[in-house]
Parts: sequence; structure tokens; C-alpha cells
Amino acid sequence: MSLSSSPSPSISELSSTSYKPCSFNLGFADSLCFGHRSTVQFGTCIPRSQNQSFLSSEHIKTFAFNYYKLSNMELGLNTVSQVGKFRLRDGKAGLLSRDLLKTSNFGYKLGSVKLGYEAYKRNRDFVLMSRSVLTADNMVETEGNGGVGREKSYYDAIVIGSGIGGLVAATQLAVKGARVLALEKYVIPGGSSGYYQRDGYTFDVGSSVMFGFSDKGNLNLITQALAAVGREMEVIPDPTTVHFHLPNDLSVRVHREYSEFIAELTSKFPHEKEGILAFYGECWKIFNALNSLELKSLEEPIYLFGQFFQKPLECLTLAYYLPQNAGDIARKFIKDPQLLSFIDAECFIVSTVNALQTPMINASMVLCDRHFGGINYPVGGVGEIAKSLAKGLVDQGSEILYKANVTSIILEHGKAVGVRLSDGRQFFAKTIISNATRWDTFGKLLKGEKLPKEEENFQKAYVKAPSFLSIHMGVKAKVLPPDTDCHHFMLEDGWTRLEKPYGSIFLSIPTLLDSSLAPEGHHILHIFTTSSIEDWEGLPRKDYDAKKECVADEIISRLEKKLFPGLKESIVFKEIGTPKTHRRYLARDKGTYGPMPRNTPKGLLGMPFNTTAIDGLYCVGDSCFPGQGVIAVAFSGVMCSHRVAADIGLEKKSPILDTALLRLLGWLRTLA
Ligand SMILES: NC(=O)c1ccc[n+]([C@@H]2O[C@H](COP(=O)([O-])OP(=O)(O)OC[C@H]3O[C@@H](n4cnc5c(N)ncnc54)[C@H](O)[C@@H]3O)[C@@H](O)[C@H]2O)c1
Ligand SMILES: CC(C)=CCC/C(C)=C/C=C/C(C)=C/C=C/C(C)=C/C=C/C=C(C)/C=C/C=C(C)/C=C/C=C(\C)CCC=C(C)C
Repeated sequence: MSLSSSPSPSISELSSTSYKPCSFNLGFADSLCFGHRSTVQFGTCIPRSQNQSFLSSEHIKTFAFNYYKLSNMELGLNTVSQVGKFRLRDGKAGLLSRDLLKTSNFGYKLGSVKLGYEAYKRNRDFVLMSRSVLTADNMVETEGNGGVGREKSYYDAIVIGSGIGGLVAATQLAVKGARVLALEKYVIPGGSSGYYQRDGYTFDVGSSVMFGFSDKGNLNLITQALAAVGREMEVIPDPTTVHFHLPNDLSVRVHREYSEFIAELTSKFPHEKEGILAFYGECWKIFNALNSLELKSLEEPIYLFGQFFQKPLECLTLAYYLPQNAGDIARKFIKDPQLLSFIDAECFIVSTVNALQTPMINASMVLCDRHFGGINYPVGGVGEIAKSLAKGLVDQGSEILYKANVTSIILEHGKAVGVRLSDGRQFFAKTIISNATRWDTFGKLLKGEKLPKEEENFQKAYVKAPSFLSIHMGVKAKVLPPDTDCHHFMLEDGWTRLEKPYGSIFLSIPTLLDSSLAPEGHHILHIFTTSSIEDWEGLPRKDYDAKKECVADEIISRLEKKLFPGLKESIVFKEIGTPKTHRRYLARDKGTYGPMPRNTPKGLLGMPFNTTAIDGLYCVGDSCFPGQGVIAVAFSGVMCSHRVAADIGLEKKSPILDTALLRLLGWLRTLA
């Protein structure tokens, strides 16, 4: 069964997840090129409710003793017993026992080609691993193998979570030669950059605005991450990054062409022309400095000092702006309060806070990349990016398991050595990388451990940004006026509502770029607005559902009034997700969008990098430098993989310099 043919879960389905994969693929990885994507199809999985998703012995029997002869290679697979969604269990009737396994013959290797499954027995325990559990097409239905026990860490790195941050860290490490296991709680990869399908629509779960996805420069980190694993995606250029609809009928289109955007903005604020050019000019200074560097871990001294040596001016420019915020710099050049509020809105859409709280480096990155490489939309939807990265990971000989809910990180003598899943499985590795938020990592996965000082400091400096109320709709195409832009940001009533819950409305219409995402004659409207989980907790189901409808109706009415008359009449499909939905499906504490500064930050100075106070444990994603955003978490993935690779001997490292730099960075963070 492929993703496209399988019913994908509803983002608003709060009832229990009842995926019932109807068949398994025992397929070898695509990269083995045996022409076997699904080598053995067998049996039907027993649904979770009945027996924890294990296979019965009947099912096992049906696929034992298969024998393959592929042209000149005899693979002779005997008893490929442990595949998919079941694990070893002693003494449980109907489940694969160790005795059965002992008779099995695993671990084929032909030249450099590994044949899918390796199992080895040491003392009392087995370690059983699949080499390439998934192809992206069968990802929904495969849960992966269970390894029990261990004598030694088999993997170089385990990545908890397959958001873009986790996937980039995993793929970059795999490319460097590491054996990586990514464990994803959900049924597909991508986290907030995933997708779901309903009634012929393919919806992006989160972002439809892709920065860092061009073919130019050094900052196209998404393109580079895909290229690293041999993937390239067809993209559609977006002519307008966003169309702002702001108080006092201020309407500004951010055109792809920088000169057109500046012309439009100065036409609204002619008296501020110099200020506008000066502020955005500062942004370009930073962007150009960033774009000239090779981006790797700022926590790795050999690289960092090397960059300072090769590009001293650019590095000093970045060091100068690192502790600064966009709002302060805007105020140096701009006086008009309405224009300053516009800069707030520019920052808010990428940081969920105003310009005075938005690090200048982050603001520069997005305010320039949209004109430099431009915003490009992947054909097939944003979810294709994560699918491609996941496929790329498997192609590199690493693995990704779905429905693998990590409940704790295993520590040994204070070092992170493995993870435990909700179904009891344990996996071990030299390093553990968490793509869960820092709040989830330290609050849940390391529950019971004392919160390290560094994390206490992080939680003092940063709070969880609110979550979102999201509405995914299918509408009749004729409701959209000609020349409608793809992305809109709307704040009608007054600037003070910018950061308030439900104050401003984000709207994406990706079908204006890729019409294949909706049935003919229809468009997707993906609407979201900030909302806190506290608003949705403790309600009886009936009230919760009624409240969803009521809040969504108000948001839709506002859009109808301002942008699309007749909108309500044109709706043919609607699904509403609340912060609870985001918490459930994205496994993010309170469904948070990411960290935001508690007060006015010192730019990016206080943001932690990837190492943590726990030996062997790293974090990746938006609660790491440089913060929220798909491109930002991709950078955090690049940094993380470099630091981990150095620590496991795949890249150069100097322990003395490491200690000195990590201390210096720790000290700098305390100044923030
Ligand atoms: N531009 C937009 O509109 C938009 C929208 C949504 C998200 N985003 C960005 O994406 C960023 C998030 O990316 P990210 O990579 O940091 O994280 P993510 O939240 O997208 O992905 C984390 C993944 O980890 C998985 N996970 C969490 N805990 C787990 C556990 N215990 N066991 C197994 N799996 C677990 C989740 O299921 C999820 O797939 C956000 O900061 C946001 O800026 C942007
Ligand atoms: C180390 C020390 C201390 C010093 C040294 C100096 C240096 C060398 C430095 C360096 C630095 C660096 C490299 C940095 C980097 C950075 C980066 C890359 C950053 C990035 C960022 C990004 C971001 C933030 C992004 C974001 C985005 C977002 C969030 C987006 C969003 C979107 C949305 C929401 C959409 C909208 C929609 C509508 C409107 C509809």
C-alpha cells in the first residue's frame, strides 16, 4: 500500500489512532536495486487493539523459507523472520520466540551490498536490526523491527523525531558514513512539515512558505540537504512571498523582485524612503555575510576558527549583529510608527514576536532570502520534502521507523546511551539526538533527572510560543478573484492585536501554485492563527467541538469580509485543528510553535546550540540556535550533524579547543 492510496489521518481526528495496515512489505531498500520493492507480501497485521500490533505465528509461517535467485546472485534467504511490526517476545503464544530466531539464518552481505536484515546473538539477548526498513511508499504501514537487549551500541546515532531538523541531522550524518536510526512517533515523516490527504486534497500540515529552497548561494539549506542524499525536487517559484493586509487599509505585497518590493513599500511611505533602504540594506549586509560562509557547527572550533581566518570581515559582521534585534536597528533608521509596525508584522510572521524581540540575524535571513533565492513551492506539496529526505536516509543505508514513540532516554553513568519506546523496545547508540523540543526532551524523555543548569537558563530566557488554530478547507475555485496571491497575512482592526491570540490571520493557498493538490475546480485554503492550549483544555467533547466550529466561523467571516466575499458558500471541505491537535500529532509540549523570548533577548546570544549538559545527548530543531522556522531547523540539523560527527570520529576535532570553545559559548549565553 502506498501513502497516496492509504487513508491518512485527519489532523482533527482526536479519537484513537486506528491505523490498520493491511499488508506488510518486507522490501529491501531501493538502493539495493534488486528490483524488489516489496519482496514478500504477507499476512494481515493484527490491529493494535487486539494484540499490540504483533504478528501471529500464522503470518510468520507464511513467509518463512523464501528463496530468491536474482540472475547471478543467489540470496538464499532463510527464515527472514523479524520484519515489520512485531518484536521478540519469549513465551507468548503466537509471537515469534527466541527459539525460532535461533534457527534463523540472517545477515547476508554480498560485496558491499547488505541484504536487508542482520541479526546476531550474544549471550542471552538478541540484537535484531533491519538495514533498510522502509521505502517512502510503504512508510505508513511499516512499524519496523524490534531489537531487544544489547551488548554494544550498534548505531552511531539515534535521532528521536523526524521533523525537518531531525531528518537533516540524520541524513547529513548518514552521508558522513554514520549508521543512523531515526525514530518517529507518527506514521509519516516531517512533523510540522508533514502533510495529510482528504477527499482528493493534499494539505500541508504547517508551513507552505519555504525559505532556503532555491538553487542559489550557500543558504539554500533545504536544497542542499536533499542534494546530499541525491534528491532534487521540482519547485514552483512563488511570485509574491506574502500579501499583507494591515490596519488603516495598508496593503503591501512582498514581491519576489527586491526592487519591486522596495518600490511598493516606499510608495506607501515616501517620506521614509531613506530609512527603508537603510534598514533593508543592513539586512543585506548580514545576509551576504551569512551567504559567504560554509555553514557548519558553531560549536566546533576547528571549523569556526577556520571561517574567521578565511572570512574575517564577514565573521566579525555576524559576531557584531549576533546580540542585536531587528526592532532596535529599524528604529535607527525609521521614525514613522506605522512603518515600524509594518516591520513588526514582517518579523512576527517568522518569529511570533515583534521586531524588538526578533534577532537581527534571523530577520535578515528571511527578509533577504525571499528576494535572493526566492520562495519556491515543492511540486506535490511540502510533505514531499520530508518524504524525499526519509528516502534519502534509507538509501544511505540508515533507517527510519514509524510509530516508534520514544518515552525515555536511557542514561548510563550520566551518559545518554539509548532510548526506550512506549512498546518496550530499546535501541542503543553512541549518541542520541532529540528532535523533540527541549521542554519535551528534558521534561518528558528525561523525567526524574535533575534539570541541568543550562536548561534551567534556557527556560528562564525562553518560553513556549503559543500554538495555532488551523483550518484546512477545500473551496470552489471561483470564489478567488483573479490574481489572488498565494500567501496572505491579515490584521484588520488595529496594531495592538498583532500578537494577541486570534489577532492576526495567516492564509496560504498552495493550489495557486500547484493545482494538483486539489480536485479540479477547487482550491485549498490553509488558514491559521495563534491560539493557546489553555483555551481548549478541560472542555467536554461536545463543547470542544462546538467551540472549534464557533472560533473557525469567526475567522472565516473575517476573511470573507476583507478578502473573499462568498467564501462561506464556497466551502466544500473543512477540518479544524486546535492546539490540542498539534500537541497530539506533533508531540510538542502544549502544541507550541517553538520557543520565544520571555523578555527582550540579546539577539541570538542566549539560544543554545546542539550539545547539552548530558554527555552523548544532543538537541536539534527549533529550540536550538537559531530557532523557529523550517530553514532554521535545517541549519540546526547541519550544525548538529557536524558536532556529532566530530564527537564520534567522523570529522576532525580537537578536545582541548572543544572544551575552551564550549566554555566560552556557555559563558556568552549567560550574558543574554
Ligand atoms: N512556516 C510555517 O508555517 C511553519 C509551520 C509549521 C512548522 N514550521 C516550523 O517547523 C519547525 C519545527 O521543526 P522541527 O524539526 O524542530 O520539529 P517538528 O516538530 O516539525 O518535528 C518533530 C518530530 O519529532 C517527532 N517526535 C517528537 N517527540 C517524539 C518522541 N518522543 N518519539 C518519537 N518521535 C517524536 C514528532 O512526531 C515530529 O514528527 C517549527 O519551529 C516551525 O518554525 C513552520
Ligand atoms: C559563535 C560566535 C559566538 C560568534 C561567531 C560569529 C559567527 C561566525 C556567527 C555565525 C552565525 C551564523 C552562521 C548564523 C546563521 C543563522 C541562520 C542560518 C539563521 C536562519 C534563520 C531562519 C529563520 C529564523 C527562519 C524562520 C522562518 C519562519 C519561521 C517562517 C515562517 C513562515 C510562516 C509562518 C509562513 C507565513 C505564512 C503566511 C504569511 C501565510
